[in-house]
Amino acid sequence: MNQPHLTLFEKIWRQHVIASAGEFDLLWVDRHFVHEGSFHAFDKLDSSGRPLAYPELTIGIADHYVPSNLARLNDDPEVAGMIRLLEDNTARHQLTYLGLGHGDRGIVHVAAPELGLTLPGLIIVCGDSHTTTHGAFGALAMGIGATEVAHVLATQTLWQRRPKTMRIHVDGKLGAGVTAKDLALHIIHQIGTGGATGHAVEYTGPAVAALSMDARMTLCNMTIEAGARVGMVAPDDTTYAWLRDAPQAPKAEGLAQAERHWRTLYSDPEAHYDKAVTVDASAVAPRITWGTSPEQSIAVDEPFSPNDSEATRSSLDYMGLSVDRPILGLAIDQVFIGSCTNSRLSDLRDAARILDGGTVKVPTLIVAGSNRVKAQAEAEGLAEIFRTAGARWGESGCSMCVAMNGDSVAPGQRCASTSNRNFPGRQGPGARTHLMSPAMAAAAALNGTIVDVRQFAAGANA
Ligand SMILES: CC(C)[C@H](C(=O)O)[C@@H](O)C(=O)O
Ligand code: SF4
Repeated sequence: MNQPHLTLFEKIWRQHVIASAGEFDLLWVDRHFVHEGSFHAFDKLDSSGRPLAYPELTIGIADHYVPSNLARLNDDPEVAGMIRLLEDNTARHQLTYLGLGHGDRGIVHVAAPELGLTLPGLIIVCGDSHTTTHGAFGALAMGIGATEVAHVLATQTLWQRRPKTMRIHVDGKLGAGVTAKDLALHIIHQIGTGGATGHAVEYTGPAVAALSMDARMTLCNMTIEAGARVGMVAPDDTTYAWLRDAPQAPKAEGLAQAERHWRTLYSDPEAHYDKAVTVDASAVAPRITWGTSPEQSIAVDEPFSPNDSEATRSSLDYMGLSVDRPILGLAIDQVFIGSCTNSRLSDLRDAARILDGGTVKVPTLIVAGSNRVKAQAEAEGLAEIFRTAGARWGESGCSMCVAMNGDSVAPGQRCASTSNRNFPGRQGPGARTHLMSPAMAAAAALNGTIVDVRQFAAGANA
């Protein structure tokens, strides 16, 4: 009998189906991450009197509420209380917990991959929409809601409607100074924030194959901003090389055996996707958002002429902008370099290259994605470059990306940010967010205005 032609997504999905009912499948969940926001699910589980089905498959990590200055933890009882709640819930159920002070702690989407907890072919879930990040390893990873978190805790399974499949093929090569963040913003601009809704996205093509693991994570991370709950890249030699150094990934014979399986995880050449889009990497420039949706972005060297619509007008109004005010040269009030999109070592190196020897003109907060990244950044002198430039170097966590830990942007203030969401109030009530890459944010910090990092870097090095 002929084997069907399957996509990467379909292969992994099929390997995890336990039962089916109509459009829904019951899936086995290999790994489950919980953060402070998961307390509703623990409450639900506890009130049902059930134990956790497989406590060894759930890992708790504190990230959203971790203050950037740990010494000030108790300044805000709500922040401290949320972390304590996670600590109590994970302790009561005897789960592995990466809490404050743990060297492996970090934003779940940064810490888990670097520890080797994220592996190709696994189904990974977390009550967090940016779980798409883990798809960079060829895992099928998705964000789930609180009721689903409780279901996974109780059963280690999950009912899901089978999504459609979508391929985003990126041809060509990214230019100098152009990053995965710019590519992600370019794609979201091209297909819209609803462009991938209901689909599991697979990124393919030479420009994707050329990306580092850090860059693939940035790209998959932003997939949710185009509406898809899954974004993945087939594992390849770049993935395997990365996993060889990950402390909790399989080792020795276990690794060889795992790798044999991982090498079967690719989309068959004749596999069918329900939707396909092609993107030209050479047309991507450094991008910045000007509005209150991640699709409202422009290339930094493009004239600002958004279409005249109600959505444009309300975004411009909130952002304190007008069509005749160019984005290039726009004064900013502060800078945030961090978040699960852009706080890995390579992101910090990008920022440090720009900041080295300079002085920031506006308050700048730089937050590593994990304590491992933080330690490495300190060891290789990046933190010193940041401090010397006048930036604040914070404790790892979500921080100003979502402003739950007390780090927020004041009303009306304009922030150049490497995070992923720019809706009204995201970084604090009335805050105005411009999303961009770490290098662009660093260049903005030195200039106090939005600049094209490519010209800026050329000038700085001259
Ligand atoms: C708080 C959490 C549930 C939320 C998410 O689901 O993504 C947050 O991480 C975000 O980025 O908005
Ligand atoms: S860094 Fe931001 S986007 Fe990522 S998980 Fe934390 S709050 Fe969500």
